[in-house]
Amino acid sequence: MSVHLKNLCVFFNGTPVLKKINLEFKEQVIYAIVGPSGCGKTTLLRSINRTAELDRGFSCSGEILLYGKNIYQERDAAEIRRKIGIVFQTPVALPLSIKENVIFGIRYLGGANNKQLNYTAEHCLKQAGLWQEVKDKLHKPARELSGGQIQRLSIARTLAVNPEVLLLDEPCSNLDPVSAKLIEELLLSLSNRLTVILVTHNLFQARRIAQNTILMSVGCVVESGPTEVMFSTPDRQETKDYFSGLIW
Ligand SMILES: Nc1ncnc2c1ncn2[C@@H]1O[C@H](COP(=O)(O)OP(=O)(O)OP(=O)(O)O)[C@@H](O)[C@H]1O
Repeated sequence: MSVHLKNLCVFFNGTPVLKKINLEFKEQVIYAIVGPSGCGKTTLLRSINRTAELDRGFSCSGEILLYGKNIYQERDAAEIRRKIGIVFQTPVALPLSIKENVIFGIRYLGGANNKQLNYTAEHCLKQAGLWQEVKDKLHKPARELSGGQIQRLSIARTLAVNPEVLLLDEPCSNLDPVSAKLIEELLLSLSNRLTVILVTHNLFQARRIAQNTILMSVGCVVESGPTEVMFSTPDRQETKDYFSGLIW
């Protein structure tokens, strides 16, 4: 098991946002987290990679274990954020070239020479399925790319620092169906070696690519399990209602 949440509670200014979350995430599996707006999906992802703590008023209790080690007991939060990468809903192109966008994190960490930087840029752009489209314009500004290309570039940038877990917060919500399909195919291929945790409002997307699905509501996990079971024969009435579009 790569990530294990034990009784995780998160508060902002004392107000509970996540309540006693217990979840296990395994390697080489794609997990979809679904649930109504404001139920805490983004906060859950941001707690898992220690970016939520950057917000004023954040506090938490319980444990988040990465391969058995409590990440909140690690002094080096930046190292946790490297191991547990996150890709956000809005594609982000830094005001740099395409190549510099990919290697931004490695430059920040330091220690890599030019040959290693060039290799990583090419390797990660290939992994992100973007190499063929950009290989002749690596030094052009990344902002000239389309939204779908920038989202794959964001994924390449996250992969460049060699994460063990990949978190994605609605990565396709601003993309056209063709770009979204490319991202889904990319996640399927990355799940051969990573744990992938995907927040999505698109239930079709969850069903297409996630082996396991977690339904949240008001800061709690309603139910989790194999995606097909969650959609066809869930245990709880709330899950049935959510997936049939009856409530929320
Ligand atoms: N930095 C913060 N300070 C205070 N409250 C916050 C903060 N971040 C999130 N919240 C609150 O936590 C709750 C959960 O928000 P979160 O963004 O995690 O929900 P979500 O399920 O991802 O919603 P959506 O689907 O709309 O993106 C909301 O009530 C939100 O207002």
